[in-house]
Amino acid sequence: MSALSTPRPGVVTVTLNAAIDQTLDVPGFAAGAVNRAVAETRTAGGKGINVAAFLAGASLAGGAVPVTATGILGEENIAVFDALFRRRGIRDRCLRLPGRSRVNIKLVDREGRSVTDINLPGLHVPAESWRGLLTVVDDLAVTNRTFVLSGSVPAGVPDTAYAEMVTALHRRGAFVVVDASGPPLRHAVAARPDMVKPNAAELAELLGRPLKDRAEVVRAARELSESGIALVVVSLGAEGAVFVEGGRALLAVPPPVEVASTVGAGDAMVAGVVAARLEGMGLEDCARRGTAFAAGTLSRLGPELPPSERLAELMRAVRVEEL
Ligand SMILES: Nc1ncnc2c1ncn2[C@@H]1O[C@H](COP(=O)(O)OP(=O)(O)O)[C@@H](O)[C@H]1O
Ligand SMILES: O=P(O)(O)OC[C@H]1O[C@](O)(COP(=O)(O)O)[C@@H](O)[C@@H]1O
Repeated sequence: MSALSTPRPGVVTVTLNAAIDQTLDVPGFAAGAVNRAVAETRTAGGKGINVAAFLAGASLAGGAVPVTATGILGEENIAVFDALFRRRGIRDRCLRLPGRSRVNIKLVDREGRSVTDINLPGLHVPAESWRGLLTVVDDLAVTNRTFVLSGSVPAGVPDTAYAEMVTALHRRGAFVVVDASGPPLRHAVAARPDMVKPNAAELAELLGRPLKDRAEVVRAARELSESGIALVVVSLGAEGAVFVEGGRALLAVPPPVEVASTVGAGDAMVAGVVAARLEGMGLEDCARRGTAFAAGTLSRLGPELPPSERLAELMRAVRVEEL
């Protein structure tokens, strides 16, 4: 086969706990009071599903990259995922279980500029399904080089799930990204993935100490990077994100944008950085691309990006500072 006809190695995202995001528009939302929603939207979600959707929707130099989604879906409310996969041309290698994928509630208060997430536990995964998924992931590693392991780990799946996958995927020579929290992140970090993207709270939990200010976040990110994780991205909500690689640390601050919902901004950031890496970009452009993807999805509900000209404009408008 000539180099030109060799298929571009693809990206696989793994979502153990997929979700349908139910966004409720609740002006002036107050906990402990009677609230009224003025609008409701349901979109396919779950961290890896979102990353797959953002990547499959992005235009990359050198042509589209094949994107495969695997993980676990409930077969009773599958339509929204099937529709997303079809619309974006995402290859579907998800396992189906009896029952329904969880519906996560996102309360958006545009007046108070707040988003309240209520994430449900999700399906119980039988041991044989979990083992079956490991086989699918291993099989996908024969033809794909980049793996994104994202989101919470449902009941029935061990907290070591991502750590096991990192080890198996490294044996196959894959580049592995982990975006998780709590014990699954702690175990995964011990297996040294190639990239992690905690937010500040997840990083503080991982290191077992509070991170009081940005300087402490940067120090903690450097520590994590020095422990053997090539690229550490710590997202800080509206303040931007810190990118650390090989002793270099950058802060990337998004330009002001209209915010419809912040749900999925972290997943968009992961997708943007992966897209940049697939194009061989260096740290600064990874930071710009990741931040542009994150800023680009804020004005939309669900895993949607603006057109590529707008993304290019956002990329240029990101402020990058050497730390
Ligand atoms: N309110 C906001 N205004 C501008 N940018 C934001 C806002 N919230 C998130 N972002 C962008 O999205 C990125 C990821 O968001 P963050 O909330 O930190 O992730 P996560 O949802 O994973 O906790 C941030 O680093 C930032 O670039
Ligand atoms: O698996 P978890 O940690 O419960 O998170 C699932 C939720 O996170 C999301 O993927 C959004 O994540 P981010 O806002 O961190 O990008 C939602 O689509 C989903 O409801």
